[in-house]
Amino acid sequence: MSAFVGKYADELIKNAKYIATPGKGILAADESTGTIGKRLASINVENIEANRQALRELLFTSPNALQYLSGVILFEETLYQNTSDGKPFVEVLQENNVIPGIKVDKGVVELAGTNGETTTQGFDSLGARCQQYYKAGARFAKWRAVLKIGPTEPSELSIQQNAQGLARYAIICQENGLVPIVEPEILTDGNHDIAKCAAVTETVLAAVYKALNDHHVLLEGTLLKPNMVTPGSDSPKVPPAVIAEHTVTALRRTVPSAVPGIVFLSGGQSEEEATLNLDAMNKLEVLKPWTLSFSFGRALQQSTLKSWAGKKDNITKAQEAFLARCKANSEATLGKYGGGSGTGLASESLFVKGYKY
Ligand SMILES: O=P(O)(O)OC[C@H]1O[C@](O)(COP(=O)(O)O)[C@@H](O)[C@@H]1O
Repeated sequence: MSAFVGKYADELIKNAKYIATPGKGILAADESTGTIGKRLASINVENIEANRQALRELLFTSPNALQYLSGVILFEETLYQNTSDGKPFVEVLQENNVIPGIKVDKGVVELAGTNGETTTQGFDSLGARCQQYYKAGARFAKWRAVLKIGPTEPSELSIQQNAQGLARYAIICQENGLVPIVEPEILTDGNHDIAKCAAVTETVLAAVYKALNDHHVLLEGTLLKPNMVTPGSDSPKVPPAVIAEHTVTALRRTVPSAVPGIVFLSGGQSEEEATLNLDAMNKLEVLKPWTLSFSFGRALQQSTLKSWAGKKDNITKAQEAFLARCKANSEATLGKYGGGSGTGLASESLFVKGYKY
């Protein structure tokens, strides 16, 4: 059976291609209320709607930063919020040629009988929610599946359940006009080496693309959001060139060239680390049929958050930090990042062991 060709096919292809424009990437500002609470707690700011709105306004109205972005992923609350002047965030983004996106998953639950492996929830009324989000201006969506590396993990059950879930989510999005970002995140927790992460990443991605094909997903109208291939968090670090080599090899072996763009998550890497790794991949001289870009949450926001610290007087300084990260990552999508942008804050590791989002 061939891929899905509904009324949205051309639009899906156009939007996915635009999001994958070299030189641009995605800001993941879709932290759910619980996750944003942890980020705000780190700067002693209360997790109330006014503060969540203030942080998002700071990001979306940051002077000159949006030229480096093609998309912003929003949480449902943010999709319907306005600036303090009453302008919808969606309009602010659209006016700057940034496509609004929406997180549609509802978090993870444990798979019974496994060692803490999970599957992602959110299928209830997913089609109807996608229709509403489309009406509100969203043109792409995100759904995060989480897998882990352990002595017997990821299990076949977890690989299959998460691949099926991502594929089912993807086709529901496409039926309703949203480009699905397919995110199978393999966590960095563990003491495994980079070769183990590479092998698991290949197995997981191969299963994901088999499932997407089985569900008739139009690959040209999708994006992939994977982890970078790295050693486990309890193993010695390796240079960006080694991460680049392993990551690009795993992707070349598994991701069809019909997919326009691969937008990495940052997964607890420091801002500078994530940028240098992306840059190293784009410097590699091998055939890469897709754009390699970013969809960073923490690695785009950490120094901004710290600089802001919830104070109005710090907004300009915080926006400068955000601009520095956006520009650095834009250069990294072109393999033209020289390194060393931003402040010392950009090198702080963001990894938290056994982190639950
Ligand atoms: O549990 P939540 O709230 O969905 O948050 C998960 C976060 O992980 C991401 O998928 C990736 O973020 P990082 O780049 O910080 O790893 C974000 O899009 C999202 O904000």
